[in-house]
Amino acid sequence: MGGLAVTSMTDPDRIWTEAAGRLRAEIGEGPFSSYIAPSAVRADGAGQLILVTPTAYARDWVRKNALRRMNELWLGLDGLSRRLEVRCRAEVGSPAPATAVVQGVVDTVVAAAAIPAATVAPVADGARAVRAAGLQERLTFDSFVEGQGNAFALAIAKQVASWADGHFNPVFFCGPYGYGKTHLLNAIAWEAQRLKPEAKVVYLTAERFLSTFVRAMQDRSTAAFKESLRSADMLLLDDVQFVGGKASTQEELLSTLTALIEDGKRIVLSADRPPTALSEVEPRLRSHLSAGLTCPVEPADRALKIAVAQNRLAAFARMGVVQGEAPREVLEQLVDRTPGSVRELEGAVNTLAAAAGMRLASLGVDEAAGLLGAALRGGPERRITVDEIQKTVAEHFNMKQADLLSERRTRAIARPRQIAMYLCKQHTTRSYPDIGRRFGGRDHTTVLHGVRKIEELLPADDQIARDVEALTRKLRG
Ligand SMILES: Nc1ncnc2c1ncn2[C@@H]1O[C@H](COP(=O)(O)OP(=O)(O)OP(=O)(O)O)[C@@H](O)[C@H]1O
Repeated sequence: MGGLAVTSMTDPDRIWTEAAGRLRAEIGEGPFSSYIAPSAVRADGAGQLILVTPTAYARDWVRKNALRRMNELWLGLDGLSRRLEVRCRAEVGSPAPATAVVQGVVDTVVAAAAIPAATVAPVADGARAVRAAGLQERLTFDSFVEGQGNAFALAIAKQVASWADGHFNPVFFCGPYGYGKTHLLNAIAWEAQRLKPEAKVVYLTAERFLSTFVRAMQDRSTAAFKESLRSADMLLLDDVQFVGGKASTQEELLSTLTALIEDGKRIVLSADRPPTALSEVEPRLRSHLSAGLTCPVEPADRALKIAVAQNRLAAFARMGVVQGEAPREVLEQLVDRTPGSVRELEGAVNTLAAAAGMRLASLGVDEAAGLLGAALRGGPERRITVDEIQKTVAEHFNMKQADLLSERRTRAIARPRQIAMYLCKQHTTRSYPDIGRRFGGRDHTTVLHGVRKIEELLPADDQIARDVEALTRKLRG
């Protein structure tokens, strides 16, 4: 650690950076970069600190191998002696916030539909965390970096947040995982609420919409649930792709959206693809979703990634975690050797901050590479491709690459194919449709199914877990 003198801290972000840095030295780079670096600490509505892992598999790994030690480290640093629990993103709502009603302390949505304590709020101290009830404080327009791929989306987001009249409704942000859709929706909610404190701004993920609706049906409190949503002046629904499935919930969402639009209320949505490509969504709902403006959030280019890394390090400097600015070549190396989304990049920046600490400004490229170790992939030429994944998987399972692309559906071929699809989603930025095309022209729903199947099997099936670990090691070189 870069000489951080920490005796008693209370800011979870800082404690996390420090504790994770120490854990990294103990468990080694491989497990650290796979399971700890992509995780984040949040506080739920009751103030309980939760380590949110990207997948159920990572959660189980952390529980089994690192949680006890992490809590020991945490307790040694935390002035408030809190403990960490661990959950995966799917349990708390993806990627961090589950439901937020910006206005008021506990709004009717929370009260009526009994959204559980798992509702995730940003890390903040007690009262503020409850007030924010799910939005992340860090995700504002101020912290959003503008670049070529997101300038249009950002301009539209600001327009929506300003409550300007005469604009498209609904506004639908779409783009691949990890490039800022949730950030934009959070920023809109914060700004819209700031400009109109009396308005009711409701943010929730589609997953949370589903589970809350189902719970409300069981508790016979659907009327209160509907009312709480329909009284919103602005409704922001994140990750709409997860709304597919149950007809009754789609019907409910459709009628909520129709009622709000008819009343001139604002609707903002996000998904990993445009509404027209949401094939699991019922056609009538899909056409409502596409009726306004569809606004792409494109993958970040190099310049944007460098700016995001700079921005995040500046935030760490303000928190006192690092001192000074990282040299340009260090930043460039970090970005060039961290393929993947901005989310992955942030993981690498966190590692750098934790490892470099007060020495950030004087780091050389080689020293930075040494500190980051396995968190950096080998270099731009080491970027993992779909083709490479297919070849590695085929070799591992002693089959031909062509088998993975073929129509054959026997278990001996289908399972490795699903593993390969899962690895493509983990290690490349390809979208589901794109991966489908590269697997013999399959539909994106087949890829989605394959990826979910492996995510589901990983915690339960040791053999698959071993295969995935071995393949990940091979791919990372
Ligand atoms: N342009 C940007 N400026 C600053 N931070 C960004 C930017 N784009 C993405 N990020 C950061 O990257 C991380 C991932 O972004 P976000 O969660 O918004 O992605 P997403 O597109 O909603 O992904 P998902 O589809 O998984 O929900 C967040 O921590 C976010 O703050």
